[in-house]
Amino acid sequence: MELSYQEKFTLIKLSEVGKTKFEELVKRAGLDQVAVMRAVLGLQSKGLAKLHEKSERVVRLTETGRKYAEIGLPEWRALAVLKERKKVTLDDLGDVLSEDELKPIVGLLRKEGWASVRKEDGKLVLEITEKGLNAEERPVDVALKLLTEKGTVPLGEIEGLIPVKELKRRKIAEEDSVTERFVEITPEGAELVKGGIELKEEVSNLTPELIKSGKWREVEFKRFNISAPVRRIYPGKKQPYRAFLDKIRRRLIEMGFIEMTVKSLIETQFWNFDALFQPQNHPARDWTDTYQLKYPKSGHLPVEELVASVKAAHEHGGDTGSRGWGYVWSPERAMLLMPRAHGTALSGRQLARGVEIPGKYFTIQRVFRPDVLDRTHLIEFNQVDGFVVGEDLNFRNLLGILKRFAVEIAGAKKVKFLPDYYPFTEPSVQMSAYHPELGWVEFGGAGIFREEMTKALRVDVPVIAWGIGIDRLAMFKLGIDDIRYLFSYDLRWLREARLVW
Ligand SMILES: N[C@@H](Cc1ccccc1)C(=O)O
Repeated sequence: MELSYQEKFTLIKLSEVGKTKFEELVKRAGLDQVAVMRAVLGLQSKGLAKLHEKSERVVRLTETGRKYAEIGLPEWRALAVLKERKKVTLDDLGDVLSEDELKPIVGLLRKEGWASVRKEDGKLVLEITEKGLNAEERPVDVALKLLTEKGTVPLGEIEGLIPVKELKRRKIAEEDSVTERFVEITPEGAELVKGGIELKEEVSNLTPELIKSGKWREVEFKRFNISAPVRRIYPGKKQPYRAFLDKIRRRLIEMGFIEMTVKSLIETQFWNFDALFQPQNHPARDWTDTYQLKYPKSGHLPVEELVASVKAAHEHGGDTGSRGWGYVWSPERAMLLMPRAHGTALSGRQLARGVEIPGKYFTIQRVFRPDVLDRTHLIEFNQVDGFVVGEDLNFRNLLGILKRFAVEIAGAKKVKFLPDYYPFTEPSVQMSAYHPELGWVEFGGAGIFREEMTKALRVDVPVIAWGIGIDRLAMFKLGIDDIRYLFSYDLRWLREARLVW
């Protein structure tokens, strides 16, 4: 039979007395109460000891009782005055008795036969009797003394002196019940101790000293009870949405994508729109509403050569064979600053800077667009944008990659593509994924960048590109149906949100 060190120790201590109050055993063992209780329960489950509980009716001294014990019962205080003056009025007793005590005092003294009562000039007068002069200790005095000494006394013991209801009526004491615990060794337990128990200190930490000295060979290691219930602990961890984004970044890097980064959240219209062949006169630059910066209003344009080729593409198609948009392109307009409205701005920057061919690029960007907040819309959200560039890429490759993203990264079960329009892609698609509660949720756009865009940025091979509203996919993965929850302070959610992957 496996016994812990404390169980063995407690059993040995218990065997010295056989049966004892639990508190006594605690004292004997010199351990703390919780440890002894755990040991006793352990011993009990192994049939080596028994824990009994006995409830007992007791009488307990009240606050009033304690006061009487100190200053004397009212009848004794009154008698002291009577002894001194022989004859007193009720007013005379006011010095030694409270108002509450004064009311019943006449009855009390009379009942004891300690005083006689008369009316003189319409006033009550008390006169001490023979019995009063020789007054002796009564049962109530004995009971009070006993209670004062012990605090609580078994009901039976008090009843042997005086009916408890008497004490209760005088508010000296009250009834209560207490539970006493006894521990008793069983014959099996006694047997085991007789046979000899080897008491080895248990070690719960393996230290370098134990290893070096070789002492680990001698000591006993404490066993862990891995099924014991424990308190829940909440270790620090990444905010769930942050963790999700970090995982996506890792996935993409593992897939061979190069990350495009930029420090600022602010962009010139040139990179947000113009470099992507989005015409300046386009109403509201239609596919999305955007914010504008009030101060500073304008930023800088890139090198002249690049500006010139973008301008040419807009005005007459440059050398692409396209006729362009056919208007006069304004550099001032292109310099205006705005909070970045889509991650695609970074794709444009990267193409202009130069890319590996074949190559794969991505970025995770915070973007800003006016919208009405609801469970699927935020005005500030995150996009994963990316593109793949290579000689023989086609539209099918694009759809394949997108589907893989939605299914693998976001855990969407079903994905569908619909034709769409973006000024910078041709053809263009829109992607939706199926959410069990929200139904079909649009999560991004994609397409093949138009030559008017890529050629102006001096890339002469096909570029397939996409922009994904990653927050919406995060909803799928984290199992939430309100996008605002991604940024919630709700501690319960933060603690218990699903771990992704
Ligand atoms: N930038 C587009 C998505 C997109 C990216 C790349 C190509 C096509 C579309 C948007 O934010 O909605």
